[in-house]
Amino acid sequence: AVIMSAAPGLQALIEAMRSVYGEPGGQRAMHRRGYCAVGFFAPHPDIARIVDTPLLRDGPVPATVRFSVGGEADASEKSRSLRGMAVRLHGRPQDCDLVLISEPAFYAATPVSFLGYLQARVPDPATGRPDPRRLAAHDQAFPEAARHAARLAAHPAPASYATTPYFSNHALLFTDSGGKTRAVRLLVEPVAGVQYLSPWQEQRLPDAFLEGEMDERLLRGPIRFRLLAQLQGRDDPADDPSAEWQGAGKVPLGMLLISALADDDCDAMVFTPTRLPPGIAPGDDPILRARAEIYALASASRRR
Ligand code: HEM
Repeated sequence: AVIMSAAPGLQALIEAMRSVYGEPGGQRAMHRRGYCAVGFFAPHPDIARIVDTPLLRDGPVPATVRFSVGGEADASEKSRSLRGMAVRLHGRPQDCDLVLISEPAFYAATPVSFLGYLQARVPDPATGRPDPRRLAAHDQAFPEAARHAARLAAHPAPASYATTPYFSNHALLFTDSGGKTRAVRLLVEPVAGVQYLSPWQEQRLPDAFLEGEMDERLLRGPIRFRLLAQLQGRDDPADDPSAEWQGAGKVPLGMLLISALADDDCDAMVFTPTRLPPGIAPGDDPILRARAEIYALASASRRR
């Protein structure tokens, strides 16, 4: 039903993704390179004071976490591109997904901006590479894309999936135990600290090292992340994931622990950023709202 009702705009997005990142086959249209790990989320004892939902309140919840590399499927893991963290909290009766990236803001404010971003990256048949003039024209028309490129260029790639922060970019509406609703953004902070590749590592590491690095790291014990809610500051928009927030403080939500790599490849799992429990609602954000339908449409061919 979702596929039948998809607006032509969504089809154009899916086609643009294929033109830029190739036919997905049985894999993801974006963030293709990745793998799953397992662990659990342990809520902060006071979590209901910021968000009151049984799923997060009632003790540890098992979690599946997919780590991924954004951008081209064959890009080096040393490249200064996005890393993804997709979390499924296996609650009863329902699940909840958090779909996050390693930068505090997104490269598009609206689906139209996202489509333009992709279309500017379709390889020119003459050169096999994107046309630099089209890239520049897109950055001119949609300055959030240029701001994103500058953020990525400002630091080397994460040295590990365990040493980068992750961000929801979107605002979510949290309702607390007193019935008050606030806009927050999710932050995931690595307990190991933030660490990007050293110049030596940028030169010497193989192009694919992240999974092996995590495997080795897990031999020393679980990997831990702090989950926090960033409160909305006065000038922070709740409907624009391309804007960085100043914020008005952070509230701890709990701890996400990764204990092992998953046995299977989780290719059949579809993480959806609007799969949220009662007490958490998507804000009025055109990208977040579009993502639900886009992910359903884009994953239709790989679901088993
Ligand atoms: C209009 C905007 C966007 C479009 C069209 C889009 C599209 C997609 C698609 C088609 C997939 C593959 C889905 C699947 O097969 O399961 C994907 C994966 C992903 N996206 Fe987006 N995306 C958008 C915005 C965002 C934003 C704002 C974030 C984070 C802040 C994000 C983070 C991710 C991550 C982490 C994955 C990998 C999920 C996984 O491991 O299964 N995306 N995206």
